[in-house]
Amino acid sequence: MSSVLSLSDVCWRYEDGASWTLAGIDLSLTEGEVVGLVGLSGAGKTTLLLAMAGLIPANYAGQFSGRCSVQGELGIVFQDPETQFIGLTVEEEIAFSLENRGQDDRAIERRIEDVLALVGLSGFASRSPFELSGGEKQRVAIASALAHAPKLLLLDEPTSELDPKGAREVFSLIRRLKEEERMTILVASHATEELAQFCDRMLLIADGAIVMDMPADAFFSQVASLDAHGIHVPDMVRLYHALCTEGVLDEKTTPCPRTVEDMLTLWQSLVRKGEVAIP
Ligand SMILES: Nc1ncnc2c1ncn2[C@@H]1O[C@H](COP(=O)(O)OP(=O)(O)OP(=O)(O)O)[C@@H](O)[C@H]1O
Repeated sequence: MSSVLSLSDVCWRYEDGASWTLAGIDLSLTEGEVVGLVGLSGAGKTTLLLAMAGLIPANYAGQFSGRCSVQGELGIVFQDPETQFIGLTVEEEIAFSLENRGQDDRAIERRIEDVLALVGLSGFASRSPFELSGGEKQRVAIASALAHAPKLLLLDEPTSELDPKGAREVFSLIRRLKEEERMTILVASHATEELAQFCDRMLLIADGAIVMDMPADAFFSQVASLDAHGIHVPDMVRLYHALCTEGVLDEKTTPCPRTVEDMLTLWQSLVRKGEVAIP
């Protein structure tokens, strides 16, 4: 699998910042992987995504150093989708990024239909993006980012301003983009319960440095490190590790379930095998 993005020793300091907001980031993203980025507020997640998207001016001497290269285009979606909207209708909103690339009207129309179907918003083309629910707005923003078929999609806390229903819509869209479109996605989020369910790889950023970078299973097994960094450990992961400590489950033979459904399946199989008894 080929690399779609690589950062090498990237450092960035805001003009009025006393310290480095990004302090020597080395990172490579591989085609097809879905990566979760977690870290406390102010750790540098948004700044890292801006650097990846080339939105941090790399020519500012004294503020930027290192190398960042992206193979192909990328799409980025921010926390508050409304700040990105410029169209009066959903259709205009999505068309904007395509018109700027000089595509003809028929191709643009087809692409709009395709991306709206992809994000589950067929029939929304003539609606105002400002009058949609939070989850729908975020899906329109994702559709706009996907319109020009980017190789990499960056999502910056895409559910932090949404109610549980809107958040579920966005997370299930991310899963669909992973499973059906095989997209390469990086999601910065505090929602570790959901990230644990679909991410292949996890990154933890603290004080501008990547301090953990590993497959999601290994990442979530580091309960003590996650606790020490103030990262929420998903309930199923915590339950699994408590059961391992109690000797009910064996870490060597039983992989950690990431969802309630997976835990239920594991539990039912243990009951069937007589390894645990329900009193
Ligand atoms: N435009 C700016 N000018 C100066 N400092 C900034 C600017 N934007 C961010 N910072 C500072 O850079 C640091 C990292 O901020 P960043 O927004 O990247 O963190 P984050 O991990 O995304 O936080 P959150 O989870 O709250 O969104 C913080 O200390 C923040 O105050």
